[in-house]
Amino acid sequence: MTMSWADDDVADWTSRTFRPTRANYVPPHLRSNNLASSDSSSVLFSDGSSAGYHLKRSGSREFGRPGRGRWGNRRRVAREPNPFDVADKFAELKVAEEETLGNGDGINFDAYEDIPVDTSGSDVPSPVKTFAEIDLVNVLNENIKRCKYVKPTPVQRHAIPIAIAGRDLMACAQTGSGKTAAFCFPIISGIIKNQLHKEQQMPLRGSRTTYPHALILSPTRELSCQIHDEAKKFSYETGVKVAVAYGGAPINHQIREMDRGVDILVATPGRLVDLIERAKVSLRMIKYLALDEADRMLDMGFEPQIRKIVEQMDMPPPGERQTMLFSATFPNEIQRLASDFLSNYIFLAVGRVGSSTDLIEQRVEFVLEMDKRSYLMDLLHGQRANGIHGKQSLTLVFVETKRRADALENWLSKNGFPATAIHGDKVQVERERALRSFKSGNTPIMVATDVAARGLDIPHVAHVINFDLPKDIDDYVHRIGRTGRAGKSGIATAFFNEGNQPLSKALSELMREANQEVPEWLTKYAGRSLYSGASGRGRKYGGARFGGHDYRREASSRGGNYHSSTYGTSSGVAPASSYTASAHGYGFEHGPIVASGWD
Ligand SMILES: Nc1ncnc2c1ncn2[C@@H]1O[C@H](COP(=O)(O)OP(=O)(O)OP(=O)(O)O)[C@@H](O)[C@H]1O
Repeated sequence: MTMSWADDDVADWTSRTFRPTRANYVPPHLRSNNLASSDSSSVLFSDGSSAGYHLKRSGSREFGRPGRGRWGNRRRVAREPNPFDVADKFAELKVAEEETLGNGDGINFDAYEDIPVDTSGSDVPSPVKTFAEIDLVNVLNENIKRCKYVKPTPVQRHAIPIAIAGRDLMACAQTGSGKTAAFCFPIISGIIKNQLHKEQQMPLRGSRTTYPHALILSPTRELSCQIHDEAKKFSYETGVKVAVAYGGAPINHQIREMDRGVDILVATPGRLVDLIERAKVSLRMIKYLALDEADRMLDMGFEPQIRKIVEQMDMPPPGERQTMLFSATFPNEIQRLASDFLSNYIFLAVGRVGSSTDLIEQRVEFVLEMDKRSYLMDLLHGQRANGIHGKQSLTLVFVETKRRADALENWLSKNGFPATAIHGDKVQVERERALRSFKSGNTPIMVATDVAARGLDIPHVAHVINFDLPKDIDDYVHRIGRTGRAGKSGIATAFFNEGNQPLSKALSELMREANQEVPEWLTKYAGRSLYSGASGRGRKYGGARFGGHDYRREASSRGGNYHSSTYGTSSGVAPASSYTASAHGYGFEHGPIVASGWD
């Protein structure tokens, strides 16, 4: 395809306007706070060579606050009886009292206040403003305080009351907005309230099969470990036993863990099936099922396995168990498919479905394939020249293939930038080593495939670089979501060239929706795009993606009885909303879904 206008225009425009000079590059997370006082600043390059970074609501943003409370760096040990006993982890924590929130200390909740919230379904429980309003058990409330979670995030305000009321839920909320706690708290609270952790294991123990009450599935090993760590923290001194099972690690160790009894099992699908087939785990007593990154779990790569686990392995059916699906993205065709697993569920969208948070400043640079390495070098030199390189400032670089990940890692290391790489061809020990080395700042650059795109909550990731853009816009949303988390700002830079043309429309729409400045040349590409948006999964954009809502609405326009509520702000009080059409029986076809480039 010839694109005469683009070849000249784009290259020229790019080199003139976007190429940063080396010395002056200042990622936003490390700019001094006084920059935040101007309302609309072009601050990426202090010489102004890259204009267009408007710090919206900049006064309310938080820049590079070190030492926020997380256990992300925690070294995993086989048995850690007291996760709160780790003095150096407490040292990392800063006490965030309620009155200081929004003032630069603690999580910056102001950043989330104007996010529209959309709920639909029958008898939607009202949202809350504080954790105290929710009927959580005391011991869990204590742990929430230990975690310095002073206020619930918007998704937690809405999702936790829904889940505590026993309702099935499909929840969509932006990356880094606290979805993990939104499904963990109701599960832990429910197990304790119903005394499930005290009763069930005893009579069944002799069988050497464990009968967890809750199953949390996630697509990657690292994410399962992370959820396990979180759930253990939240369950501290509750008596609720949490275990993790994932592939690539010795199964015998995991079997021994199962033998000790498990209330909440966090797992990747493959290893779980293995454990079930060995009769080490039975799903017969499952009361709670949560799918994190649910759209990924139900796309073509995983769906058969998930269906097998949920429908053919003794798990109680929808209605008897409570099912919660969470993700930052939820394409319509996956919503349809997911409804097979749900009963009379509530749909919750905090922000538009599949949108990215405007805490992330998105830049797109036109970079020819052959220039990518030198352009990356420019960026990294710029960061280093400004003293921005190391433990407090991690850079995550996404590439399309495992081979490219290894090659780029080697090249960066040889050129004086300590880097590591993570991808699906590495053995698990190497993957964990890479992640540890990155988190600790020993190698402040990590080159990754999409295996690291979802869910990972790594403190201090300040810059995500899409060295190769993904084919699917939702993958882009998840990738850039590794920065700009929990109210902190971050930056995402994408290298775009003709090969990414199919993504141009969806990308420019996404950026515009997140109040980002869209380069003129990208708008031109988008205008010429044959696609309404790129999707490796055969998805059509326009209607589905930016409709940003419960797919059942479309069905209702064909005759269902459907009501929904939209809140202008997340702090609004919920009127009851109702949905009375069946989630099942619409006869939807699942359509062609092509697996994306997952490891
Ligand atoms: N109420 C809260 N107060 C303070 N911090 C919170 C609160 N809830 C969650 N966090 C922190 O916010 C960070 C992001 O949370 P989490 O990893 O659950 O996001 P997520 O929505 O699941 O993101 P992703 O879509 O990328 O998976 C975590 O470090 C978590 O500890």
